[in-house]
Amino acid sequence: MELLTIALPKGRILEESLDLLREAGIDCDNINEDSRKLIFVSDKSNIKFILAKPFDIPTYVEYGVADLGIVGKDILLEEPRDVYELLDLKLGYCRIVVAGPKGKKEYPAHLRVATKFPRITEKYFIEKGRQVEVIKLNGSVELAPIIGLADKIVDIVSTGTTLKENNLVELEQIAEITARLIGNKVSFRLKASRIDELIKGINNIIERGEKDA
Ligand SMILES: Nc1ncnc2c1ncn2[C@@H]1O[C@H](COP(=O)(O)OP(=O)(O)OP(=O)(O)O)[C@@H](O)[C@H]1O
Ligand SMILES: O=P(O)(O)OC[C@H]1O[C@H](OP(=O)(O)OP(=O)(O)O)[C@H](O)[C@@H]1O
Repeated sequence: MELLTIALPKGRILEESLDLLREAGIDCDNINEDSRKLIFVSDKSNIKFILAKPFDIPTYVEYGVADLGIVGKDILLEEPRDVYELLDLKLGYCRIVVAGPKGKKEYPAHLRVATKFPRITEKYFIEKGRQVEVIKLNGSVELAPIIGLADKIVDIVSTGTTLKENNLVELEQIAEITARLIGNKVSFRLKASRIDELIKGINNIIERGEKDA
């Protein structure tokens, strides 16, 4: 059984990803989310797991230092990479939306939008034929309209709590997001049978979950 390297995203979707892998019979029991270690090896499955920042996962997979990776579709849309998108894992569900201050639903002629996702934002407004000035932020995007940096924001919404607590409302939905299994193009050929087997195992669990839902 040849060695597989899988890049997993630290943070929000790690636990759900590990649950899915475990259910599919992939041993990842020695991954300790609380430690500072970044590489874990399962001798049982002959898999090396790399824990990385979500935005870096496609980079590891494109360069082939990881054969496979798990990453949110938001990241694939924002920074397209030369990788195969192999499976919709149906986990980490959230949405990318345009939002703005409650009671100020109109859009000014010169529209300023703050976001962690400049590419998605520009593409969305260009496709709608609307002019936009995009301001890239790295987090706490909800601050921007409150303190007058931007008129609107484009951000991820999950429970809606962050918007609500900052007196913002959703105006338009841009995309629905779930996590994806991605693969390196060369590994996909060279390790075809191992990867294929792993995809089938995971897919069975996803389909079973959908049937039960
Ligand atoms: N409420 C949410 N906020 C952000 N991402 C979410 C949310 N719900 C699900 N996701 C998904 O989880 C993925 C990982 O999110 P996470 O917050 O861990 O990382 P990040 O925001 O990219 O990293 P960092 O917080 O280190 O900048 C996202 O790319 C997205 O697909
Ligand atoms: O709808 P909710 O459930 O409230 O989740 C949405 C919030 O979560 C994310 O922020 P994150 O916690 O990653 O912090 P950040 O603003 O620093 O990116 C996202 O950017 C929203 O701000």
